[in-house]
Amino acid sequence: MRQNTGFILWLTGMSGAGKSTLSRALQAKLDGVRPVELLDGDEVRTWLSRGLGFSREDREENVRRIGNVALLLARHGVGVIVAAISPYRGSRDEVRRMAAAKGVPFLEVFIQASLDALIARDVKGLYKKALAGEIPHFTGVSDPYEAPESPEAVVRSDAEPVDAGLERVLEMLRKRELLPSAAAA
Ligand SMILES: Nc1ncnc2c1ncn2[C@@H]1O[C@H](COP(=O)(O)OS(=O)(=O)O)[C@@H](OP(=O)(O)O)[C@H]1O
Ligand SMILES: Nc1ncnc2c1ncn2[C@@H]1O[C@H](COP(=O)(O)OP(=O)(O)O)[C@@H](O)[C@H]1O
Repeated sequence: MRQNTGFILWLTGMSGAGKSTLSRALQAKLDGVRPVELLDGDEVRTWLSRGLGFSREDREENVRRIGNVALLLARHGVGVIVAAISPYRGSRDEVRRMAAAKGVPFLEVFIQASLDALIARDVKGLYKKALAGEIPHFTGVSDPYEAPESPEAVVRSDAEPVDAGLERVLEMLRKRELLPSAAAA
């Protein structure tokens, strides 16, 4: 197993799609099995990206900062899970290129759910506000989300239970020998 190989597992998707839920479940599975760290957009915005807003420029800067920290960690053998909307394909591809240049595996996971499902779910009540015009530039409502064109994995959080998506991502890591085959079953 390439247990000394770090990687970046990049979860992208709209607000409420299930990035945090899946990333925490993944972290729990990997913890104690291999070095792992989680960078969640919501949380990163309280320190590394404090002060950044949601303009295209600020989102791109946020993704660039997260990507750089993820790469630093991954180069030292950490399996880094990123959970960030990261709505622009170009920004995600930029991190992918940076990772490739350093020989770090970059695995993009699209956490997909229909806008209708997200509005019905509305975990944080943000869609209600965004639809009422109270949150400008809200992803999927009044701001773009560019879906990945060829992600390494897709999780349909509106059509499959958390455990199914979790297992698919774990299996992808096992196949790439980034997780031992017996672990995290
Ligand atoms: N305008 C707008 N659009 C989208 N999301 C918004 C917005 N304003 C605040 N929020 C909250 O910020 C969280 C997303 O932060 P990210 O750092 O992941 O966003 S980004 O990658 O820079 O686009 C996001 O968290 P998640 O719901 O966990 O995705 C929201 O809670
Ligand atoms: N298959 C699934 N994968 C992930 N989350 C799911 C799934 N099905 C339902 N959910 C629910 O959707 C919500 C997603 O919220 P969250 O993980 O905070 O999303 P995000 O981090 O993308 O904003 C949670 O309440 C979670 O329980």
